[in-house]
Order: sequence, then C-alpha cells, then structure tokens
Amino acid sequence: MKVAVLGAAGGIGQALSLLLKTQLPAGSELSLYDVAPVVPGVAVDLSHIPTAVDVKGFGADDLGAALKDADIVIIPAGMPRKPGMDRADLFNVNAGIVRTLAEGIVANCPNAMVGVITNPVNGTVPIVAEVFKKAGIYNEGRRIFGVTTLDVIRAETFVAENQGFNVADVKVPVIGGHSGTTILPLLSQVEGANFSDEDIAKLTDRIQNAGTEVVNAKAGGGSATLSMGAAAARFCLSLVKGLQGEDVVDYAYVAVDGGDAPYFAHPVRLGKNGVEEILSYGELSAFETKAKEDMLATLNKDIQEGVDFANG
Ligand SMILES: NC(=O)C1=CN([C@@H]2O[C@H](COP(=O)(O)OP(=O)(O)OC[C@H]3O[C@@H](n4cnc5c(N)ncnc54)[C@H](O)[C@@H]3O)[C@@H](O)[C@H]2O)C=CC1
Ligand SMILES: O=C([O-])CC(=O)C(=O)O
Repeated sequence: MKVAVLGAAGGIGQALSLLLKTQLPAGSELSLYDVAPVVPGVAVDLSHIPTAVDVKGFGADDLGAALKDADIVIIPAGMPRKPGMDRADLFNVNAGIVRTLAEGIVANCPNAMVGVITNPVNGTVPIVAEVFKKAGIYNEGRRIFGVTTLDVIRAETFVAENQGFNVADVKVPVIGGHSGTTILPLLSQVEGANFSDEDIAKLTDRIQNAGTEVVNAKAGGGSATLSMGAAAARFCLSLVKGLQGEDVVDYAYVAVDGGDAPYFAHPVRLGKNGVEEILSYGELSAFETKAKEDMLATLNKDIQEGVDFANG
C-alpha cells in the first residue's frame, strides 16, 4: 500500500503523517510531498520511529516521484484561514494548488483514491473531479472524496459531552458540505439521545462553527491541524480497509447523481473501487429538513465556483 500526503510539511500534513507512520499496515510506503524545503527533514524525522512503514520525502520538483503508483493520495496542501475569513476566501489561492496536484495524480497514479482536505472543500472536490473528467479517468467520481471526518468527530465529541455518553460509543451522521450551514449533523439519528430543542439548535450551531472556534482560539496562527490530522488518519484507514477488501462504511463528500446537490456528504460503502455504494442518510427531522433546504443554494454556488474554475 502506497499512501502519498501532499502538503505533508504543514500543520495537518505533519500530524497526519505521524499517525500514518504508526498506523498504516506493515509494509506500507508513506510518500511525503511539499513545496516547503523542510519536507525531507520531516521524512527523516518520522523514519526514526520503529514501525514497518517506509517513509520518503519529496520536494517541490518531485511531485511525479512522490505520486508514482500511489494507492491513496491525501491532500492537505494550501493556505489555512485566519480570524475574520470564511473558508470561501481561500478559494483564489487554493484552487490552483489543488488543480496542479490533481493533474499530477492523473499523470502518475490515475487509479488512486484521493482524499481532499484543502479548503474550501465544497469547491476543491469539484476541481479534482473536472480534472479527472478531462483526462477520461473520472469513473463517476468513485475515487474522489472530500474529507468531512472532522465534522463527524467533532459531532461525536460534542454530543457525548452533552448527553454524558462514552464518546467511543457515539455515532453522529453528518451530511451536506464542509462550511458553515452546509455542515448538517443529523442529531435526530443519534441512538439513545434525548435532546431538547435548545440542545439541538446549540449543538448544530457549534458543530457548524467548530472550525471558526479553533481559528479564533489560534488567534492568527492557523486553523485546526491536530484534530484534522486525527480525522484524516481515520478516513485514510477506512480507505485502506476498503482497498484490502473489508466492508467499511464512512462519511465523505462525494459526487451524487440525482442527489440533493452534485456533491453531498453521505454515508458510503467503501471498497476496492472506492465508493461501491452511496447509502441513504435516512429520515430527517423537520429541523434538519429545513436546514438542508436552506443551505442548498450556498452549497450549489460553492460547487459551481469549483466547476467554473476548472473549466475556465
Ligand atoms: N477539510 C477539513 O476539514 C479541513 C481543512 N483544512 C484545510 O487544510 C489546508 C491546510 O491546512 P494547514 O495544514 O493548517 O496549513 P499549513 O499552512 O500548516 O500547511 C499547508 C502546507 O501546504 C504546503 N503547500 C502549499 N502549496 C503547495 C503545493 N502546491 N504543493 C504541495 N504543498 C503545498 C505548504 O508548504 C504547507 O506546508 C487549508 O486549506 C485548511 O483550510 C483545515 C482543517 C480542516
Ligand atoms: O475552519 C477552517 O478553516 C478549517 C476547517 O475546515 C475546519 O476546522 O473545519
């Protein structure tokens, strides 16, 4: 199994790479790419951890070698938010980075599973999809995933706190996109929970704005990196299990034919071909139905921005 992390020297990239060095199956290769000159050092540093995962670092000019025949590519390359910014404000800088990296994937590992972390995820995932379409390797977008696992782990954490549950046992579906109101936790589906209307309003708002909570707390020093590293490792390991033939269901922002929007986070069954099946997210409460209807215009606009950029 070869896993490439693009943007591996950054805050998310380093946390994720550390977790992958310690959690990937024995015999895996971990390929770390970044334009920052520190990346070979990050690889040397990680290589001293005694696990059977081989780590190599690749600098700015070595994207092809970093990606060659990768099975999984995770992309946290690009600029994070500062206080006062929305994720959408990152589009102008990050769209071009994601397009270049997607072109590298087409050229070097066209069959890889691709997990996109770079914001704004609502628009960067369509960019990768358009690049794949142009190259004739799109395959209904089955290998392209916007990583929304951070929304899921935050929802688990906050719901467990609110309900006094053991966090290890809590499951919270989160659908939609990955910014503000487009993030839609389905609290009505949390087993055994008893929420007041006020709890639902407050928890939904906190899950939707948890990224901003971190951005403000870091006071100009970036956005979530450690929790995102943990989330990305969890999602990457789901992809690994799918590739190894295990039956695994996880949430991700994927292309959906005839769905609520062209891209929408759903529960998906993962396998050797990527998305084997897009599963229904089930029944919504009246509160969730309204929240979904209200956010679709924003989500569709974010998606269109990505499509237009890639085709412009
Ligand atoms: N999907 C999600 O839930 C989340 C997404 N993010 C997003 O992840 C991205 C990265 O965040 P951080 O790691 O905190 O940022 P960071 O600034 O710490 O790291 C970004 C890294 O990307 C590298 N980079 C820039 N251009 C590149 C290129 N063309 N090729 C390869 N590497 C390149 C930089 O050199 C840097 O090492 C941001 O866009 C952020 O908004 C952050 C948190 C959660
Ligand atoms: O809020 C941000 O800019 C980073 C992010 O996507 C998150 O933490 O969910």
